[in-house]
Amino acid sequence: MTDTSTDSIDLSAIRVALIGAGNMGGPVGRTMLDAGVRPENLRIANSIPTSSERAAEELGATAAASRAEAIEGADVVVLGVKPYQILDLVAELRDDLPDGAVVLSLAAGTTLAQIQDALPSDAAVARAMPNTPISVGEGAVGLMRGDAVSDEQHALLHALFSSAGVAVDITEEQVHAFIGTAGSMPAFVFTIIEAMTDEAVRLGLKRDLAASLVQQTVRGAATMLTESGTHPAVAKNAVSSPGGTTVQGLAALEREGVRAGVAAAMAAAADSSRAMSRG
Ligand SMILES: NC(=O)C1=CN([C@@H]2O[C@H](COP(=O)(O)OP(=O)(O)OC[C@H]3O[C@@H](n4cnc5c(N)ncnc54)[C@H](O)[C@@H]3O)[C@@H](O)[C@H]2O)C=CC1
Ligand SMILES: O=C(O)[C@@H]1CCC=N1
Repeated sequence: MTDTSTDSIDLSAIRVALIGAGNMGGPVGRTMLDAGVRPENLRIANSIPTSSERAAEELGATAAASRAEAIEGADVVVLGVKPYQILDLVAELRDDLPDGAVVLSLAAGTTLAQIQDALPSDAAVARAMPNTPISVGEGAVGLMRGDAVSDEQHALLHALFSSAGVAVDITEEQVHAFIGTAGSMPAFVFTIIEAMTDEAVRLGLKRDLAASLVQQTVRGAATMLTESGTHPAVAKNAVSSPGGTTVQGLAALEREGVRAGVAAAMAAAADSSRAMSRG
């Protein structure tokens, strides 16, 4: 996985079409606006005009009257629809794609080759695997580059995700692990945070205090590891006094199989991505 410098790229004249601005396409649009795309240059087409208008209003972007209008003159065409819809959408857009546009799919489980096969052979196709925390600039994006993507287009894609958090190049083989580790991971973390908050309430704390303590502690623990580079096991030992409260809690955690449960969730997401890619 590699990082790319995007310091010198001016996004103010770049035109982006966002086809499908839902739970993931919406945050992708927002991160591109944050990176410097002008609101009038980010055109949104959802399945129906009222949905396009609502999404455009929420993001502070521009609603297009149709998918064809959205992609007219676009430098980048982002496809934010569900995996089962994407190849039909590509077939629909094929004849109207502007020369020199990059098609950027967000879909899990649809390969570059499948999208490329539905387009002219010289079409530039890329994939991005984002996660929802890009909506607060703390997400992760894995970028996969098709053969026809030029160095300039590749740098442009990195620039568009420069406000997302972390954006790295990955291979299509790595995307399965990336989904387990980043794409699907927010849902696992949200579930664990929900469980911790519910238990804090059962232990007697008011829900708003419970929620803020859990979120502060999860955020603080992650920031500590990031800033210090400390191994998690070393950080864990520093919380654990001999015969104290933490070791009792850790023993219960291991007895309940939390480590195995987390690993199983990540493996299931990765396996599902691999199975989807096989068709
Ligand atoms: N939700 C997530 O955390 C992540 C999702 N993805 C990928 O992002 C893609 C979208 O997923 P979500 O945003 O969760 O789904 P969603 O259902 O929230 O959004 C899909 C959007 O596409 C629109 N749409 C459907 N058909 C359309 C068409 N023919 N033309 C224009 N717009 C159309 C819908 O109106 C909706 O706004 C999927 O392919 C998924 O694999 C990737 C990484 C993370
Ligand atoms: O559940 C899904 O299919 C998408 C892909 C990665 C995260 N959510």
